[in-house]
Amino acid sequence: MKVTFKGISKQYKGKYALQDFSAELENGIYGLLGTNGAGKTTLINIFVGILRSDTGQILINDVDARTLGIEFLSHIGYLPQYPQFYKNFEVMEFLKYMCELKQIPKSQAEKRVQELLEIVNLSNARHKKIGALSGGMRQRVGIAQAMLNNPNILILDEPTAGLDPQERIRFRNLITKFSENRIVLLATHIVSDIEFIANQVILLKDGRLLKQDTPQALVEGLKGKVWTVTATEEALDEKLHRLKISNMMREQNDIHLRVIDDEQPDVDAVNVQANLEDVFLYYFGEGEQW
Ligand SMILES: Nc1ncnc2c1ncn2[C@@H]1O[C@H](COP(=O)(O)OP(=O)(O)OP(=O)(O)O)[C@@H](O)[C@H]1O
Repeated sequence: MKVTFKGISKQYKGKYALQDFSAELENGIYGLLGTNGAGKTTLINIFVGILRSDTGQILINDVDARTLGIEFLSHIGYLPQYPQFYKNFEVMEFLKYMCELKQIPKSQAEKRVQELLEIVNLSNARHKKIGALSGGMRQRVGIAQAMLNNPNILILDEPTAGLDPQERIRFRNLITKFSENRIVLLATHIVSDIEFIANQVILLKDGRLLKQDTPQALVEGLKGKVWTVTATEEALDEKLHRLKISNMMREQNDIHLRVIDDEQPDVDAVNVQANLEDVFLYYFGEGEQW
């Protein structure tokens, strides 16, 4: 499976929400990473056909998505940023209803729903009302409905918002499980959602593609730019104003600062191994105010 975005732009009132976005996706997990307002949802909404782009083209296996008509939808599974569920539906009832909307034949629907309930570990909750589920369980219903038609492209918009750490881990594992032989596009502003599961990261800033690369290569690109600096309480204010700081840890009278800087920020600054959080701060963290 291959998806090609070619020069996609979208403006609202003369301001670009997305500008000349081009990228190529093959099977694997793609983390679409950007701050709030970067254009992630705009890109996804254009992709799934909720929005029309002003310019550009999306190709599915080199064929213009617009010429595919209804066939296009058979390729797509989609979990929106704010999924609206019918709260009075029971889990299984809801999934069966979604099968009907997706025109999955009745003869297959029952089996498919059972299978997915098993995979997302909701078999025991199949007769629970959706309104009575925890956030994590509801997101699992969301991903199950997105997988009903066995799509080869799975699109998830901020899927872990509101989940607790354990639910996040479960959800990430589920995504990895579903990523075999598929394209998964996962939009988020939370680095840990994708740090260890994404094969590629797409950095989106102010509607523009900044970089597309593997997490390892992005981290490697920051080699020599991440430092630890130790400060006393008295020296802290000056450093907070001068430096781009990704973390602070107090240890007795010392405060250890993790600093992102192209140059050695202080004479006693020591280089440390970068991580994807540092990459995020390096590209998106300008103008931090302390
Ligand atoms: N319907 C709209 N009308 C006007 N401006 C819009 C509209 N939708 C989005 N925008 C603007 O387009 C830009 C990109 O928004 P978008 O929702 O795609 O960002 P995002 O990366 O998904 O952010 P978030 O994580 O906050 O949803 C923002 O500046 C936003 O204010």
